[in-house]
Amino acid sequence: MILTVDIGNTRIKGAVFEQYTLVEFFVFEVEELQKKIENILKKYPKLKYLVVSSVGNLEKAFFLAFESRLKVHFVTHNDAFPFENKYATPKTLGIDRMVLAAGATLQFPGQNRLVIDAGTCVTYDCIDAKDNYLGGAISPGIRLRYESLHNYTAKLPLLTKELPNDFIGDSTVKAIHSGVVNGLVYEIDGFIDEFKAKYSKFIIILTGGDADFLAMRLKNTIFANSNFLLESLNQTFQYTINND
Ligand SMILES: Nc1ncnc2c1ncn2[C@@H]1O[C@H](COP(=O)(O)OP(=O)(O)O)[C@@H](O)[C@H]1O
Ligand SMILES: CC(C)(COP(=O)(O)O)[C@@H](O)C(=O)NCCC(=O)O
Ligand SMILES: [K+]
Repeated sequence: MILTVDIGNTRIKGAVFEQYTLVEFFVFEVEELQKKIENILKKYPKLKYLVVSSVGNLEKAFFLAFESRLKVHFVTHNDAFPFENKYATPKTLGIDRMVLAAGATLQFPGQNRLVIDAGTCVTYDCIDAKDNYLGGAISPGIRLRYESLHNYTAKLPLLTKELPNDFIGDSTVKAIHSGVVNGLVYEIDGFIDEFKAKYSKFIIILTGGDADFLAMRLKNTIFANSNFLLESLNQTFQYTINND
């Protein structure tokens, strides 16, 4: 059994896997992370590995405390990945994006893949059918867009996300919801259209905290799976130990 932990810039997520099956999913607050992991280790005595991917503020040292109980693996750029990395600055590529790309490569062989992760940031990652990681794009996520409008203006209120019922917002509140949500939907559909025009056999995966919220609004058909990063972390780790 494997416990995977994904430290993003907004939330820390985790999941227990038995082989390729997700057994239980968790969301952690930083302050309770230590205690909660201890409880998970007690609940699942069969856990043999703790696998961590982090683009957030928690470093490897935090997890070393668990090494007396199980093997701890902190994913780094030096791990074995199943794709050829063509990013011009491979060492600055986010570990989460590498794990997503690895998951897409392993799960959808022989296809052109576009992975969209709607989290703190929205990241776009392209892996071609020959398993070359090409790069993609980074833009602000939904919450970041709402917060920026509020933080960098005098008059705009801070709103929580809401699906707009029209692209024409006839009030400040509706105009903000339309700008943030429709704006992001148009952006994502635009990237997908470009990708589809360039490649024939392809798969598009949408994940992240806003995946389900956005999926119903997209005009393109995509594969929405909010657990794709944790599943990819599990899969990539299986790949790493088999290729060591
Ligand atoms: N409980 C929650 N707390 C914060 N953000 C949430 C929550 N549920 C959904 N979200 C949405 O998820 C996004 C963050 O996604 P997430 O995948 O957790 O980010 P990250 O992986 O960067 O930490 C935010 O834009 C927000 O709209
Ligand atoms: C782009 C990101 C901030 C996304 O983080 P997230 O939204 O998943 O919290 C992260 O992947 C990162 O720090 N990347 C480094 C820059 C790069 O990927 O080129
Ligand atoms: K992201």
